[in-house]
Amino acid sequence: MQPSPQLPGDTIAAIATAVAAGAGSVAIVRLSGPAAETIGRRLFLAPGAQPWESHRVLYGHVVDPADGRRVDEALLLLMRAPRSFTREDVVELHCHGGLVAVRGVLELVLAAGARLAGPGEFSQRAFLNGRLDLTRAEAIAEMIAARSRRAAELAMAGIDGGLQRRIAGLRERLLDQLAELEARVDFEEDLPRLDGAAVRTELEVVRGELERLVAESRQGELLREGLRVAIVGRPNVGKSSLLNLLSRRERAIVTDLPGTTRDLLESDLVLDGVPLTLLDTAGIRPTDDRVEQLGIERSRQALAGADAVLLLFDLLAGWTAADQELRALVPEGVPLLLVGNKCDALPEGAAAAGVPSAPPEAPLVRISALTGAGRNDLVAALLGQCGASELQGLQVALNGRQRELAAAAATSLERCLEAADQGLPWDFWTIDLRGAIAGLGAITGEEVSEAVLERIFSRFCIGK
Ligand SMILES: Nc1nc2c(c(=O)[nH]1)N(C=O)[C@@H](CNc1ccc(C(=O)N[C@@H](CCC(=O)O)C(=O)O)cc1)CN2
Ligand SMILES: Nc1nc2c(ncn2[C@@H]2O[C@H](COP(=O)(O)OP(=O)(O)OP(=O)(O)O)[C@@H](O)[C@H]2O)c(=O)[nH]1
Ligand SMILES: [Mg+2]
Repeated sequence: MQPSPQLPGDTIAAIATAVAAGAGSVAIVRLSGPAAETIGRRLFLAPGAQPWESHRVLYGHVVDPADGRRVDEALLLLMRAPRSFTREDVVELHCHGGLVAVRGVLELVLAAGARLAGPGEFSQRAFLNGRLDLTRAEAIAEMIAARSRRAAELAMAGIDGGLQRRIAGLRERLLDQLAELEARVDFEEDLPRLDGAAVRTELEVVRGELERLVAESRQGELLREGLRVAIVGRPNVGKSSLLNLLSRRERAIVTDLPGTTRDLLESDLVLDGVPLTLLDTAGIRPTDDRVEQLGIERSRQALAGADAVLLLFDLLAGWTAADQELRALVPEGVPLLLVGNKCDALPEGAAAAGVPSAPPEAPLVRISALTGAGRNDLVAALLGQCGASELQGLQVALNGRQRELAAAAATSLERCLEAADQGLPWDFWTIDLRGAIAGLGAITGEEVSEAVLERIFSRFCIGK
């Protein structure tokens, strides 16, 4: 079913709970719009004299109005405008969680006059009706997508308005300065002399704050998107053993035969709050085996596309020319860690052959994937290499859209300050100042086009 284009005033409906997993114990069909209550009353039979009051739950059955057949036993929650998530009339049907059952209820709701909601359309209505600003709406989508507790905490701070307040505060300060400047443009002679230095200082401060937000956004990106980390190395060095150690389960097959892993294997995990997709790869070596060749080709692709690389080698064999060749395959600028494995098998105090004490351009950690020795050092070094070790104090973090706008606003302020330095008249300052103000308004949604809104909300899931 394709959602039709948005008509203001129509009533939308969707399954609000997860549909991919198949069966949950309860699933919710959500309706929003002026016909929500009417449709609810047509499809829902509440026994006895239960009153249809806002914010009260009714017990009863969803029935097919065509033949009176009971489709599901359910609860109905009515939230009348404006005390609802969308500020429209909202009805929720809390049904049994089987996908077939809940789809049956949704179909009845659509047949009774509701339209299937597009992705993010409930949140879009909440935004358009002034219940949420854009940063809060985006934080809700982030909460749903969060893959670690730390990511969820950051999203919750956004839902609470942490980012909105920061940005709105900066925008207010710029608006104050703009008002001062514009008054001078219009009524120069009637007003006291403007203190150009004070305006300048204020703009400097705001620009500095924006630049800090832009710099910190990288950390938030790590939390939201996670890292793809490829474990690569020659056959038999212990790559699959390391994947198993970090995943804390027997995810990959481990044997003493070189060439055990033939295909890419992914494992999702969280290390110190950072969501991570770990890739176990086929050991790279020259081979005539057709299947192994294909696997090695995938290893090379994983290496080329990773956010970070763990290059594993065997401490017993030492750092070899073949390891050095693999080192050369790691693309420039990708965080890299050299991981010497099997330290448990190295005789006490023995130095591994050929292992440089301070390998060029990449830190080295020694571990045993067998005993787990060095695991914590490895995690700390990996997160450190990726710039993910300072996440604790993170309160707000711009997403990609917000970062672009903030960076552009900082650049506008920069130009504004240049105009000031050159002693240009006030009205030269105000052009760029207005640009910066508009950019910050676009972050919170105060000044944003319909096309941009459509693009943002279309990335949300259906029913949100
Ligand atoms: N069943 C259910 N659970 C849910 C939601 C929902 O829509 N339905 N939510 C949906 O995201 C989240 C909770 N967020 C919500 C935010 C605001 C309002 C709301 O009705 N706000 C009104 C009235 C507040 C009041 O009565 O004082 C408002 O702010 O005007 C409801 C849920 C998560 N859990
Ligand atoms: N002593 C010792 N043996 C290890 C360690 N890690 C792995 N091994 C052994 O080394 C052998 C190869 O381990 P794997 O994890 O399968 O190695 P791999 O790099 O995935 O190998 P391929 O998939 O063939 O490329 C197995 O016999 C492991 O038990 C370690 O830290 N210490
Ligand atoms: Mg393997």
